[in-house]
Amino acid sequence: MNTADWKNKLAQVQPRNEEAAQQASRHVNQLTKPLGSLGRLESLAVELAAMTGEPFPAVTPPGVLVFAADHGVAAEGVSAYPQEVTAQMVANFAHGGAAINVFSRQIGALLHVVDVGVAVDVDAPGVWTKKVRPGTASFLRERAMTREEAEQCVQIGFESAEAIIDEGAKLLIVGEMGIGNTTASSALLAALTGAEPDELVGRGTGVSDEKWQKKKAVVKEALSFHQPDAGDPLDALSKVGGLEIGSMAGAILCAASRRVPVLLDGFISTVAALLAVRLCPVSAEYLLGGHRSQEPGHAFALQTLGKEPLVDLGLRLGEGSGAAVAFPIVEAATRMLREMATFDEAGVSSE
Ligand SMILES: O=C(O)c1ccc[n+]([C@@H]2O[C@H](COP(=O)([O-])O)[C@@H](O)[C@H]2O)c1
Ligand SMILES: Cc1cc2nc[nH]c2cc1C
Repeated sequence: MNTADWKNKLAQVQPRNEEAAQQASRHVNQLTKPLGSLGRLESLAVELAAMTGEPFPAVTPPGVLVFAADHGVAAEGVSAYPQEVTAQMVANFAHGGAAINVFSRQIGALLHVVDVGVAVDVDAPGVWTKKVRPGTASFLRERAMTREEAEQCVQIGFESAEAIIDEGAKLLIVGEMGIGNTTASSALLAALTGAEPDELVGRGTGVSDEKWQKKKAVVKEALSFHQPDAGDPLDALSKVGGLEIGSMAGAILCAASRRVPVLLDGFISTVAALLAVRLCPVSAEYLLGGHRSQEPGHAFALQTLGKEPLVDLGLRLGEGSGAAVAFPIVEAATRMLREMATFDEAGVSSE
């Protein structure tokens, strides 16, 4: 594997297509409804046209990639659940029993699970095993991973997205599974933005008050120990990030290079999107807010990206579940464009 291939492909990421957007916008205004009456669905339809370059974009079938990895920082007591849950959930994904399996079936999504760093080998059918290392090191006292490993994660994410897009995915959802990853995501978000950890660190899977205080202290201590370079995203990823976070960023970069819209999930996927945008700013043009998670740093990450989520259902699961639940709204926008009659076609008076 050439771990720098993804870098060479970043030049392929093009800005949105304004001509397709204008065509879609003109068409929306001819449909049988009062002007502007389908609100956000109208702007979504125009955004999708601009992203795909198609005045009548399609988003079905969507593709879901769930990247799984373990986190050394889990040993500091920062999660409500033990590390072995990561591997156990990978087996659950493989057998179709997790929330993301259910919602993927509901929306007709292609779904693949990618092990980029689960601590143990999981004997689960269909899982793509692309382990960079068996979990990160605890970043409290050492780098989570080497810079080379950080590049490998991005490359694996890029290649996984290429595979699912080649299979037919017209929109990408990136999800994750990794006990401890809200600690890593908080640290990475603080490193990339300079935000105060106390404003970002939440309860993740539902930690007690005591563990929550510990989690904030771990993030602050790690940042002062590593001094990650905010202008060097791979430095920040390798020092305080996670293997699945780097892979999600790589998958997002690939989707952007292929003009495939990305529907963001929760806190971790949105931090990965910010990492992607720091590596390639124009990739931001391919991102859509999915849902707003309960994790406090998520609202801040979305704001930093300038993205408004479609729904807020109080979810905090991850796996891509919130994006999958929001997907039918995105599909509705495309069906409005493609299937509604115009005033002329239906013989309805427009004034
Ligand atoms: O997506 C979110 O916003 C989200 C918020 C809280 C927790 N999670 C999930 O819970 C795990 C991380 O929580 P924790 O407490 O172990 O850091 C990881 O597997 C995530 O998928 C996900
Ligand atoms: C059971 C469980 C399922 C998850 N899915 C994503 N993160 C998770 C964390 C836990 C603990």
